[in-house]
Amino acid sequence: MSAPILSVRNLERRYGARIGCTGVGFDLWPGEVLGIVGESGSGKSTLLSCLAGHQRPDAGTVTYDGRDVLAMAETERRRLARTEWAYVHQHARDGLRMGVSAGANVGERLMAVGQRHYGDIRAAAIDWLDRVEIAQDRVDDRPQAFSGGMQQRLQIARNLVTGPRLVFMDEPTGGLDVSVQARLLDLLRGLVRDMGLSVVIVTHDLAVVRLLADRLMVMKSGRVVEQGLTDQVLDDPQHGYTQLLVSSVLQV
Ligand SMILES: Nc1ncnc2c1ncn2[C@@H]1O[C@H](COP(=O)(O)OP(=O)(O)OP(=O)(O)O)[C@@H](O)[C@H]1O
Repeated sequence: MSAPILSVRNLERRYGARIGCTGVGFDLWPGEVLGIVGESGSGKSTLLSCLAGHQRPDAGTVTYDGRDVLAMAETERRRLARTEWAYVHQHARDGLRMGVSAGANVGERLMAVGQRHYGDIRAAAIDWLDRVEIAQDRVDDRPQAFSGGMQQRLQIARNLVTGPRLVFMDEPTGGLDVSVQARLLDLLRGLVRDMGLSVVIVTHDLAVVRLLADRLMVMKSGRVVEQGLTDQVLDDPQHGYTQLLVSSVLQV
């Protein structure tokens, strides 16, 4: 029996008197995708940034692979972020270096984990561009020259090239055209499956979690109101708020 890769208990983050999130708890198992949904302001981004160590929670515990993340030295957390974790931002420019080429964006992550052979790094970068459906002859172009969908695919390549175990995704398809979203989702689904990734994905889009997430957590006003298997929660929502979320999508 394997152990959870990520365990969260009673997590709370406040902004003064305002609740960012509170009382959040879940286990993420290896190879599992957990979707976090809720309306704007429900605490999804706050929770994700606390999990990834971008913000410090006021209470609770986060355990990664048996290790207490909140008790770690900053250098150790940064090492994990570089080697075993990945973070896909909603806006690709937050996760890319816009001033360097596509190849360098992917390759420098390999250098950060100790790879030194230029030829191998360039070959791996080209291979990853191919995997995210970016033509190889764009390897020396900067991300500015890419469309929004291409930038997002490049950000995904940059994040996955090192073979992380745990991936945080914040609205990875947000702000893209519907057809671009569909293609990106398809790509993500394939990569998650092929690489056996453990993923925490935040979105307000139920179609995204329907396609990607094994389990779902529904948040409202900083609290988890319902969690369970994705199909179960979406097909037979128990909480009034989840029923409202699901029915509002069906009406569109
Ligand atoms: N830096 C901040 N300072 C003060 N309050 C904040 C800050 N960030 C978030 N909040 C508050 O915390 C609550 C949760 O916000 P959060 O951004 O986590 O929600 P969200 O579900 O991610 O929303 P969205 O989908 O719009 O990003 C909200 O009431 C929000 O106003």
